[in-house]
Amino acid sequence: MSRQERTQPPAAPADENVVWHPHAVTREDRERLHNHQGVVIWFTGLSGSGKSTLAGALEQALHARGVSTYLLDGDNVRHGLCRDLTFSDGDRRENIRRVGEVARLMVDAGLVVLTAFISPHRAERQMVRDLLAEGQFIEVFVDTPLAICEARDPKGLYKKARAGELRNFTGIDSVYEQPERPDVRLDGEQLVTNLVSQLLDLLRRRAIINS
Ligand SMILES: Nc1ncnc2c1ncn2[C@@H]1O[C@H](COP(=O)(O)OS(=O)(=O)O)[C@@H](OP(=O)(O)O)[C@H]1O
Ligand SMILES: Nc1ncnc2c1ncn2[C@@H]1O[C@H](COP(=O)(O)OP(=O)(O)O)[C@@H](O)[C@H]1O
Repeated sequence: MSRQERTQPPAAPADENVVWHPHAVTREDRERLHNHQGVVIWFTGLSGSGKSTLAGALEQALHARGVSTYLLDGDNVRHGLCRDLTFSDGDRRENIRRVGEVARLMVDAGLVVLTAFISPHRAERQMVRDLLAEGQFIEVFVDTPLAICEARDPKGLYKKARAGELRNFTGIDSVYEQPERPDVRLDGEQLVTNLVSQLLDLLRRRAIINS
C-alpha cells in the first residue's frame, strides 16, 4: 500500500451513510513539522521479556533527540481504552485491533509510536501491519526464553499461573506465536543499552530519524 493510498479511508464503515472527509493538512505536512516520519515500533514478546523496559528506554533516547513519540503500553492501555477486555483469545484480538487503530491515527499525526503488547498471535500482528503503509510498521521481537521471563517474574504472575490461580497466561496455558520474519529480533538477555543502540541504528538506516 502506498503512502498516497493511506490518505484514503482505511476501511468501509458499518453504516453506508457515513462519509469520509479528506482534510487539507496531510500526514506529510505534519511530518515536515516534526522533521521526521511517523512510524510504529511494535514490540512483541512474552510477559517479562523486556518490552516495556526497552520501549521506555528507546522512547527516552528518541525524546532526547527531539523526536515526537508516544508509548502505548499493554498494562496501561488495559486501565483505560481496553479496560473491558479479558485475556481470552477473542479479547486479546480486540485489544490489538483497538491499539492498532490508535497507533495508525498517531502515525497519521506524524508521531513515532512505540507499543509494548504481548500480541501473541501472528494474525493480529499482521492485521496491524496491514493497517499501515509499507515501512510504517516495524516489528521488534523481544526474544527472551520463557525460563528467563519466569525467573524475572516482576509481578509474580508466572508464580500465580503455575499455581493455577491465573488462567490463560501466555507461555503457560495460552499460546505465544513467535514472529517468523520480524523486522528485528533482539536477544532479550543483552544489556538494555546495547539493545537500544541496535534499534537507533535501524531507525537511522531506514531514515526515520536523522543520523
Ligand atoms: N493471562 C495473562 N496473560 C498474559 N498477561 C497477563 C495475563 N493477565 C494479566 N497479564 C498482564 O497483562 C499484560 C499483557 O497485556 P497485553 O495487553 O500486552 O496482552 S495481549 O497483547 O492482549 O495478549 C502483561 O504485561 P507484561 O508483563 O508487561 O507483558 C501482564 O502483566
Ligand atoms: N535486557 C534486560 N536484561 C535484564 N533484565 C531486563 C532486561 N529487560 C528487562 N529486564 C527486567 O525484566 C523484567 C521484565 O521487564 P518488562 O520490561 O516489564 O517486560 P515486559 O514488558 O515484556 O513484561 C523487569 O524486572 C526488567 O527490569
